[in-house]
Amino acid sequence: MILTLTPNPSLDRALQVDRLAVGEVNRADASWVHPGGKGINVSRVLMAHGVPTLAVLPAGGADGARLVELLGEQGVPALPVAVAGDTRTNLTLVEAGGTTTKVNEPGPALTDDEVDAVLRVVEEQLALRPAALVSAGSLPLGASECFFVQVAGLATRYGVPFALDTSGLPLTRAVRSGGLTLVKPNDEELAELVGRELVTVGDVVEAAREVIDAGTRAVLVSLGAHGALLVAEQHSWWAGGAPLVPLSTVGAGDSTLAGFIAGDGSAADRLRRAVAFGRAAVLLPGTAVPGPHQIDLDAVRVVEEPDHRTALKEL
Ligand SMILES: Nc1ncnc2c1ncn2[C@@H]1O[C@H](COP(=O)(O)OP(=O)(O)OP(=O)(O)O)[C@@H](O)[C@H]1O
Ligand SMILES: O=P(O)(O)OC[C@@]1(O)O[C@H](CO)[C@@H](O)[C@@H]1O
Repeated sequence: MILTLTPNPSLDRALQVDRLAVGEVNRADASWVHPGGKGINVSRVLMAHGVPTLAVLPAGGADGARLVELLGEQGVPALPVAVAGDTRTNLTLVEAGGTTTKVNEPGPALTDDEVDAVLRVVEEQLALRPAALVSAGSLPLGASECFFVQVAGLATRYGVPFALDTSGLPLTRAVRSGGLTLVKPNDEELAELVGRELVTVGDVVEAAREVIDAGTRAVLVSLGAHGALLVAEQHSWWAGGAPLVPLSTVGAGDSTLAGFIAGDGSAADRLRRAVAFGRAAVLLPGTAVPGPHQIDLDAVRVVEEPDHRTALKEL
């Protein structure tokens, strides 16, 4: 079983407009509501592929109840931790052609007791030795920026591999503290982490190796339309395919991470699956997640030890 932790979940509402006119009244052609938040999306993808999972999340207010209800309707096992604040709603505006504009609420502020309650539930589940723990997304107000350092400490205590997908200071703190099995930044998040621009494959590999040297086993860097790079201590791989016209890119990174975690195989096989899952996700509306029949492994090419001089834009 794969345990996921989403500290700041959301109800994801997506509206499709032909062309977004800022400062005008826009009329939507279609709308969707999905249970959201990065760890929850990972659980949703895993479930769609028959991989047992359990999603831990704080939930509060009417939207929190609706989120839990939606997870139930989709058959995604969840352990909500009741909080007093209202779970947030995040809005996505998708234009014809795929341009996506997202507005995320900060979410409710959690009290110290509520943060402790979330960590307690995670620890109880880790004690049952799941195959892995995935924690992803932003932190709610009230949680310390060292929250993921604490989570990594718990995972280490119970010997459970820990994959992290977050950004900003919480990512920096967790990476510096170490004890991570996998980190999944996109190229911008990795650039922010190392404090310099990443232009070539070599730049990304070098940045990822800094992360590895600080105590992470491997780094999976998603590159949007340019695929993804997997960097381990000694080797690196790139995988990608022909660019797609996205219907919604929301959650593509979460599908990528779920694809990587969803099964075994060589590093190259897992990277191919990760990229195929990400590609499938961008062809779906809102935060819809791909099922097995939507995954096209043959459309993905894997290159072992890609040329460090290649510009990311040319991949
Ligand atoms: N335009 C595109 N064409 C083909 N594949 C795409 C495109 N955009 C995204 N992908 C696929 O989705 C994966 C994840 O995309 P991206 O790097 O944008 O994730 P992310 O920034 O973590 O996204 P999010 O945080 O919204 O989940 C890519 O590695 C790639 O496989
Ligand atoms: O605000 P965060 O926690 O960084 O990201 C939240 C979010 O944008 O991430 C998911 C897509 O990856 C969405 O389901 C959700 O709305």
